[in-house]
Amino acid sequence: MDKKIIELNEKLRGGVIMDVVNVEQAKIAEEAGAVAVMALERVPADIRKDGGVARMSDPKLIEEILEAVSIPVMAKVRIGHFVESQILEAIGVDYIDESEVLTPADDNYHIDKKEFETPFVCGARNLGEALRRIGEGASMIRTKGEAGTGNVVEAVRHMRTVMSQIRKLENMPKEELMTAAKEMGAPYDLVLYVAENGKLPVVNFAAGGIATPADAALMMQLGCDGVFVGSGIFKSSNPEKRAKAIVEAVRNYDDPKKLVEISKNLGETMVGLEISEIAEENLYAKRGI
Ligand SMILES: O=C(CO)[C@H](O)[C@H](O)COP(=O)(O)O
Repeated sequence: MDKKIIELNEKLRGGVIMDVVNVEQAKIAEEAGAVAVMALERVPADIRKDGGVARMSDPKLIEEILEAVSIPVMAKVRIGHFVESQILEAIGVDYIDESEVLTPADDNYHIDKKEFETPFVCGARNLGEALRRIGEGASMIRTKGEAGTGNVVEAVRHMRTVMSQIRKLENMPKEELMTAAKEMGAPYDLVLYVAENGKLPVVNFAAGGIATPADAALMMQLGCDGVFVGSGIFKSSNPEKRAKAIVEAVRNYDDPKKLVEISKNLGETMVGLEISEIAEENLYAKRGI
């Protein structure tokens, strides 16, 4: 991986990346201590509520956000939409998210991310999916969770799945790794890397449904390198306060006494959704596997 991308990933490690839909939210995120912002047209809870096709944001809005904040700016493209990616690269964003939260543009193929100089982040529910995305050139993985639900259960499921699959590979005799790669649908060289190093070759953030400081700390204790939060902040009653609290919770994720203070008086948490109440075709995590 390019040295500049490795340095950027190290700056992001241990931090919170916040979804924002306008300059005002981007400033709230920066002020709260976010390590980066993710520009998108609507937060996932609104995409879920409004329906319709969700696309890359208006380039003008992304340029305004780039102007307004000094932290890295990421922006989302639809799965397989390499032209939206060309546009984001031309704008000069710091990271491109090929995201299942937007409506997929291609049912079968992800973007060939190696064609781009801008680094990509992609979602994954399990290790095979993560290694396929890295094989295509992703520089960062985020476990998908179920975005826009305010329900952390899928984020937990996906992080536990990835971590336990990593542990399994670490303990596997070398002669079994090719079959493991075949079964996971993952490139053998990346399976070998995980078996030898006990981790992914890129940073792995948690995303989708994180709504409270405790949720963020939970994901950190489960082994992620940082978190993405969108709806959980901007669909709560006090985004400024909650954004700061989630940043503090990630910094102090293993200190329950500090988490007590951090979690107090934050106002109303976003109303969450039971995953079983969502129709199968509306589950974002199932897109682009
Ligand atoms: O793909 C993403 C990362 O930017 C999502 O927007 C993220 O998962 C946010 O989800 P939520 O709104 O549930 O916090």
